[in-house]
Amino acid sequence: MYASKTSRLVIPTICRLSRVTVRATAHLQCCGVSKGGTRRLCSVSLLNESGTEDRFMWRRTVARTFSTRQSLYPCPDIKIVEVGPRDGLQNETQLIPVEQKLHLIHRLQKAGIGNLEVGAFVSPKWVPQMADSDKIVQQLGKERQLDPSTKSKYSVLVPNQRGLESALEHHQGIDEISIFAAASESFSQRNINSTIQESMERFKDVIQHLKDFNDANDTRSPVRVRGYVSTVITCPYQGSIAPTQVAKVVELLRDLGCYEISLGDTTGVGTPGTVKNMLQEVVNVVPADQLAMHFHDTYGQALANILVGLEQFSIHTIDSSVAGLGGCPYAEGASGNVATEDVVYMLEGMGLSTGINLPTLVEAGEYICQVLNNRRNGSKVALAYKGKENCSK
Ligand SMILES: CC(C)(COP(=O)([O-])OP(=O)([O-])OC[C@H]1O[C@@H](n2cnc3c(N)ncnc32)[C@H](O)[C@@H]1OP(=O)([O-])[O-])[C@@H](O)C(=O)NCCC(=O)NCCSC(=O)C[C@@](C)(O)CC(=O)[O-]
Repeated sequence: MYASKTSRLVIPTICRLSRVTVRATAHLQCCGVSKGGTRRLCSVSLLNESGTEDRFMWRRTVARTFSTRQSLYPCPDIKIVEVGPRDGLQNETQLIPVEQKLHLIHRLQKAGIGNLEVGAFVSPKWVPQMADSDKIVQQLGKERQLDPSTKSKYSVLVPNQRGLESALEHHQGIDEISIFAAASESFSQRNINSTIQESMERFKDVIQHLKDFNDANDTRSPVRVRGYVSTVITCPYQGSIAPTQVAKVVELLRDLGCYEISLGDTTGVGTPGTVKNMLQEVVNVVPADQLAMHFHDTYGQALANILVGLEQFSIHTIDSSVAGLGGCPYAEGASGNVATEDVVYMLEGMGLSTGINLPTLVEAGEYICQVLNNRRNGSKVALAYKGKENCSK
């Protein structure tokens, strides 16, 4: 019943707006329920004017409230990775108590954020703010045991074997680990005290150890490995980075087995032009559906850069930070990540559903800004919301 209703409503609109012809054998299929039962995807194959096949996908919930603009973007299955609790807070001098970090995470979950980077198992001497990551994941693990229907996915940064061992002590609260490399030798040295090559050797051991852990714990879903490449545009110590060098490091992480590689414009200096040049090289080595965009917003270009990745390269995974918090201790002067509120506003405005409730997200951002001594909110959308609220009082 659902399929025929969707056919009736959706297919003619897709065809009209995208000027495609439905093939005689065009089919509508419900791809069914994925493991967590949350990602009900529908897809339809249509033949376009040049005779090739376009596949359109949408979430079941989106199809119900189908907006005509949705159909202009094939496969709009957007994933937002909220990095606020880690990247957002790692550079703060004021130590945030565990309870407040957990409160932030809960508020983000309430807003509908499904993927959260919640901590880092790095040296507390280097990044003291992340020293309580064990307590965070321990608590999240307990909460999940009490309520197994919790759908959120939690990830943490792991730089070496020691970090992995500590993280796995609380594996109930961890779905993936992120290893982090850089395209620049100087940044790699400053950030993780190793050359790029040495870091890959470390990561190889980390991944082997994780594989052994996963094999020994076949009753739980395997902990996955995500990879980061920092300084994909410019290095604070070395200057511009060649796109071919970025692609080389992306390839190394791919070969190690990362299921997704996040491209960090650490200093936030990228523009649509430099980002396009970089992505053109990177998509030659890793397909777009295994890439993520992790753009800082120092020069206010992050949304424009995301749009380039989304529209020109079909990269659908976006890292962002509530209230635009963040920065790297080894990239002085760089501002926070692109604000999650701004990303959600842009995507929803393009007819791409994120499943995130913007007003609740804005409240989460306001909360953490208050915790940080009434820090000015780095999200333009949050400021606009608050401005409107004040006017109507
Ligand atoms: C990588 C290391 C550990 C190497 O650090 P190292 O100094 O080479 O390591 P070491 O083996 O010589 O150990 C030094 C001390 O750290 C301890 N140690 C060693 N490892 C651990 C561990 N896992 N957990 C806890 N403690 C650890 C170790 O036990 C020792 O303690 P000591 O004997 O002096 O008392 C260090 O350089 C480090 O922790 N760096 C932190 C880097 C970091 O967190 N950077 C920020 C995140 S990356 C980022 O923000 C960019 C990103 C991802 O967002 C993307 C983008 O925007 O570009």
